[in-house]
Amino acid sequence: MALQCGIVGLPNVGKSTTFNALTAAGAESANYPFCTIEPNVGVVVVPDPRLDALSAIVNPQRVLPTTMEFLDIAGLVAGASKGEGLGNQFLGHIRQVDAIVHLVRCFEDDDITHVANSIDPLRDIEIIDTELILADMASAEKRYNSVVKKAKSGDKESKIQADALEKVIAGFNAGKPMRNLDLSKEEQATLAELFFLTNKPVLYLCNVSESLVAAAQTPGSHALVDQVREHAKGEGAEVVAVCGSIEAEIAELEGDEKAAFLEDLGLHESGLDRLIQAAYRLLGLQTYFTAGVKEVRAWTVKQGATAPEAAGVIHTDFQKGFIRAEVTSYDDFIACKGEAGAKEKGKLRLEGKEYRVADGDVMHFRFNV
Ligand SMILES: Nc1ncnc2c1ncn2[C@@H]1O[C@H](COP(=O)(O)OP(=O)(O)OP(=O)(O)O)[C@@H](O)[C@H]1O
Ligand SMILES: [Mg+2]
Repeated sequence: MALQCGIVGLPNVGKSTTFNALTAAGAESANYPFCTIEPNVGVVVVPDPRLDALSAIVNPQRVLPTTMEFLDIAGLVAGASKGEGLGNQFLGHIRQVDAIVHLVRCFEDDDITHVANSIDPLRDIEIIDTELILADMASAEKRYNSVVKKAKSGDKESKIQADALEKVIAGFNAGKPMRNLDLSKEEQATLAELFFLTNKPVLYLCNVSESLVAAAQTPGSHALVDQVREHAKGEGAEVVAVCGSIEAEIAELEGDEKAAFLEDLGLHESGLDRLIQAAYRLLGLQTYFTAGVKEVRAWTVKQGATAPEAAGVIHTDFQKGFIRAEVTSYDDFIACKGEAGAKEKGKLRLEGKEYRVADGDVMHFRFNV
């Protein structure tokens, strides 16, 4: 199953607006069969300028970008961890995603209600984090109570888990999400089966007003976004600033029109493109390419995937019968103007089962079934 990024935040901060812009951008890309799996799950095209450069060399019949999935999650309110609002349902949706885009309202607009009646991104972030921590705390304590007895009776595995749980419970009590705790590999491993919400990787998405979207891109020009940047720095998280409502309009445009519109706004690229790329990295994903005359195509693999695993993304037979991969790094492929040139200059490598795919590799698989 494809990995998913969930858009999480307080009610009415612009989650659906951003989600709709993301999926509209996908629908726009006419050569990709757009689909919505469920009303709130969107398949989004991962923009990649390298596809254009490869196509200019190979001149294929068609070009296919790779995709990722976003989930539009209803607003989380204070008390959700106690079942407030649609609490449990929201938390269930968050549990299902692999990474979180935490959307924070940074735009002023008196016509649009804020659940807490004022614009204060750091307070908002804390409300969400607190609910997620409380939900994790409940599952941690429940497990701790059952596992601690076994630990006392001498069960080694239980002892390891109980100790790790004590550590995270202390962290939760101090208001720290699990992702910010200093845990060993062993502690991470024993806690994995609990699927803690606060262990998911997070990036912050600041939803700013149209008039300040250009300024928001540079640190020091948007006080609220700067606050979020400072907070994110403390946990090594990325921050992206967009104007959700204007992104929907940008997504409708293409080519020169899009470029002109972006320039009017003082932007170089669409915020959604930056968001998608950041979310893709957040999920631990990378891209490799196949480049034939029929099709130039981007494929998604986990960072650290081996060549046979990459082959398996195309077809399970490619993985089962994997013999070797012919690999040219993206830069070499471009510099040598294609596969033939790369071969001549000795830049086309033969790689075996152990090879770890690098982002941008142009690959060709040899297999036997
Ligand atoms: N950057 C922005 N500037 C001004 N208005 C915006 C911006 N982004 C979104 N809005 C407006 O904010 C309102 C709420 O947006 P939206 O429905 O996307 O919120 P939501 O987070 O999905 O809410 P819910 O939690 O109810 O699902 C809409 O009227 C939308 O047009
Ligand atoms: Mg919504």
